[in-house]
Amino acid sequence: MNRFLSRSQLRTRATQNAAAWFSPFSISRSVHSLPFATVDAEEISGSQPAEVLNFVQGKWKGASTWNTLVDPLNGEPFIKVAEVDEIEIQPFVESLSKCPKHGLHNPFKAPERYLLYGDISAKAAHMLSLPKVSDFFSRLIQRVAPKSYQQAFGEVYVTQKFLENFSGDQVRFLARSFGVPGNHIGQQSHGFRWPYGPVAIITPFNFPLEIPVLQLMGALYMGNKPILKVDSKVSIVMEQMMRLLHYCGLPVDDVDFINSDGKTMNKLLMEANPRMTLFTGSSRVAEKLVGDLKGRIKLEDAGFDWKILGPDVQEVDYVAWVCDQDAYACSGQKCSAQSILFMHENWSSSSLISKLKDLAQRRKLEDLTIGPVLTFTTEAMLEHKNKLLKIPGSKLLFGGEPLKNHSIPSVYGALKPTAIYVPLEEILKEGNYELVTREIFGPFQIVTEYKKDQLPLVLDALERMHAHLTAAVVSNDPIFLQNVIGNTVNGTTYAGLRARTTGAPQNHWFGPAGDPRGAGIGTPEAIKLVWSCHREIIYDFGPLPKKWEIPPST
Ligand SMILES: N[C@@H](CCC=O)C(=O)O
Repeated sequence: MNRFLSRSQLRTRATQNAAAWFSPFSISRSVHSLPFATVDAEEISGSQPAEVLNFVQGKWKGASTWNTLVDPLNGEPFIKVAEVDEIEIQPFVESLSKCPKHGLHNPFKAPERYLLYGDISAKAAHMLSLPKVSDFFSRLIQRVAPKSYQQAFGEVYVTQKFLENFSGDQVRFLARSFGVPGNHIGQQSHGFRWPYGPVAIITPFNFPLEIPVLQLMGALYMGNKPILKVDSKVSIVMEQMMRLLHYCGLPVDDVDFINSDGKTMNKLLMEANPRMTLFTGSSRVAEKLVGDLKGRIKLEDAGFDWKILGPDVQEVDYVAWVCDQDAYACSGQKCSAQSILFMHENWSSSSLISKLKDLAQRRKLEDLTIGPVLTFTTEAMLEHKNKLLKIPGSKLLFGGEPLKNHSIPSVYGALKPTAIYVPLEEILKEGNYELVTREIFGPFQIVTEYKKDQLPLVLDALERMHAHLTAAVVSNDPIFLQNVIGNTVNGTTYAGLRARTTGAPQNHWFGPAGDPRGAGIGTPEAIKLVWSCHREIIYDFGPLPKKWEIPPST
């Protein structure tokens, strides 16, 4: 996530770009008063709780139930989310059902909306480039999904760049068609990108802004009408972003926004019958939805993401730093986080692990370079550690203890950055494989070593994994890279000395491979694949050949 630029460099660049590109758009009012926002990120507290609403049929709405969220840093109730229950879903069902299968726009219907979305994107990108606005979203993200300022700002920056990418004519270019000459005069086939119409987007807690905005805008660009549900723990961020998008011209009937529990959302999906649902989240929920929605779904689910260090040892400081970022930034709560490190034996004799340990130990709660884990308790992570340490030859490399001196509520986890060594031969054993490759969505990684003739065993371990999201092959040896890349499938794979598993910006396709249901996020290809289908129109005007006669039956 733009870890390679400092926050001030990023800000300076963003501001320069904005100034150069968008000077005619009025900025002064928004800089000083954030005309779209209804909360102040810094002031949300037990005594001044924020409220999160739903948006349906063009209006903000409450609900009969308020779900109170506790501040992940001190346990104080600080946000109230209006959660729609099962008897309140009707307006959402109606709203979605109003959208026909051919969508709100398509190449033959309301094409001016492609330009409209180019304009909305340009304005929203500009807003996010304003330091006051980007700071507002970065701080708001930090309040609900505690991560360092730079990591939170990275989300805002990726979102801004994505919106810039789809400014001007770029939305209509997404719907570019092609033609192929036919068999006779007057015949030509044309391929078009067609929307699905009513669609649903369900997104998780870990990227409260980046994932929902990129998917939501992609859905809209291609002509769909989405209902968006973000994990209630963090939905305040997207609630405020919806307000920003309305301020930038998003038509109020184009998107509905709902807060609810999973059961209610499931009922809504069954009744409203969206033509496509994009789900980003756990494999368990993903598999259930695949059945319920009869396969009309695309998934960006879990990843037990791996990194292999090849035989060529170089730039140990740099590689250790990337390993620390990949495994522990955002407290390991990225779907791209490094879950296992396969080290060639040449690296074992280097200072890599001791450097990695030093870097991991620099992380501190004060600046949120380590922080609360929102889906695993401390006990659950310690229990997992203890099970792993029962495997013969395994050992704790560092961490493995609860964080100290904090007020993180016990419903959440608080663990020091942890690495556990497990011998490769043990990982591969039937009884251990599942345990070792269980994804812990926290600051937790497995480290192992392979000897120079053991690469096939590593490849076997990778082949047996069930999710294939990100991967890194750290080597500048082309034969080694070829071998590993040619024998694996991960959708977003970084290759070369600087390879990483996390930090995909908007210009890298991000998504799993090896699964026909796999979704992507960020790039034009991802948008087209996820949010549109192919429609072929075959023009066949004639004229008929002179003296045509009815042929015999066939
Ligand atoms: N850009 C983020 C992932 C966003 C998920 O869809 C990363 O690379 O970790």
